[in-house]
Amino acid sequence: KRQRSTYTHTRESFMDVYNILREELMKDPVVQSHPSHAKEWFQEVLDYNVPGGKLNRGMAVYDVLAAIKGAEALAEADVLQANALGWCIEWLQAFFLVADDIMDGSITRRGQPCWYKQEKVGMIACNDYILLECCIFKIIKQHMAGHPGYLKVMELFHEVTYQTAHGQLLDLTTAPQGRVDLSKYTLDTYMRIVTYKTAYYSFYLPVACGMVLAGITDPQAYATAEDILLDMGRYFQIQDDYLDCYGDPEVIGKIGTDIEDNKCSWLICTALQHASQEQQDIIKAHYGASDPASVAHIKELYEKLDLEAKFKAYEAQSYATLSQRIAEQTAMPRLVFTSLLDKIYKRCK
Ligand SMILES: O=C(O)c1ccc2cccc(-c3cccc4ccccc34)c2n1
Repeated sequence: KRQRSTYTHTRESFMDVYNILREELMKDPVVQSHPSHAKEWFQEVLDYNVPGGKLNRGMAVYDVLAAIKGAEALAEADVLQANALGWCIEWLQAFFLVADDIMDGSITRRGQPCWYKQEKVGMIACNDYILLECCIFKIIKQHMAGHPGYLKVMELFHEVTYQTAHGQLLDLTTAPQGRVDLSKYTLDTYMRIVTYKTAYYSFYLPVACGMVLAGITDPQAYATAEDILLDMGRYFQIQDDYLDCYGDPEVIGKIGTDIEDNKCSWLICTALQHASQEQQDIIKAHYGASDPASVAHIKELYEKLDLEAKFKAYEAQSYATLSQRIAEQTAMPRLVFTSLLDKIYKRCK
């Protein structure tokens, strides 16, 4: 009797689902009736921008659904639907990254030139990121039609897109390119930027997708999940800011440039909160300047303010609070939250 292949959730099997979704999108009548150069362009927009990240957000949906069901692995019928929603999160991220790279004037993304930096692309990328967003709702229609959670998933992706765009609005108006008004760099504003720009789509969205597929409808369950996951997302980004300055470039795979880039990071906001007037003058003179001497002055100031210890204290406090909130909540199996927390806590990259 032929051995039924059981599904194992790996990057490879997740990538198999990307190929299914891409073929479905290419089969769309509008795309099919395009002249070949336009068909090829659309396919390249997808292949260049959607896969290529770590795929953790997209792959998390399957794990959440399995954890809620208390199953080691999902039934065949659930696998494609869970991974299709997971890919919608990767499409959403691709949409934001193509757009953000234009707004930020970035050069490279995921180790290759940003899409808009391609000779043939330029501002056509503005139309391409719109197409990337539209794919999300094509995929949802294809894989969620008939599911009781179809409307909830539709609302979820619209809501998270709205929240993420507000996070980008806040980031762009707080830290505009060039010299910044450091008085805007407060921890409160920083926390709002991180919550709306990163935490909602990176942490709340994968879990909420898994909850919808598991048939959870209780609004309180979503509120509890949101509360815990936004805290986890803020912790993840603060860690990211810390690693940008104190991480090992070999391990992280890139050299941090937040200081040169004027980034509104947890480090600079915390430094400003504790800096004397004289130290604030040093920050004004050297933050956002790309010459190594300026970067050295800022890092020296970070040492004096003992930001590493402040981060470690925040990290310990954050982990303790999150662990307690996860233990106390009864909305979902703890594994839903602990599997994510264990992946990000004390990470080095
Ligand atoms: O850019 C990425 O995806 C990335 C980069 C670095 C990381 C370091 C540790 C853990 C994750 C990670 C693992 C699993 C699920 C996740 C969900 C949301 C965010 C991060 C997740 C991670 N993710």
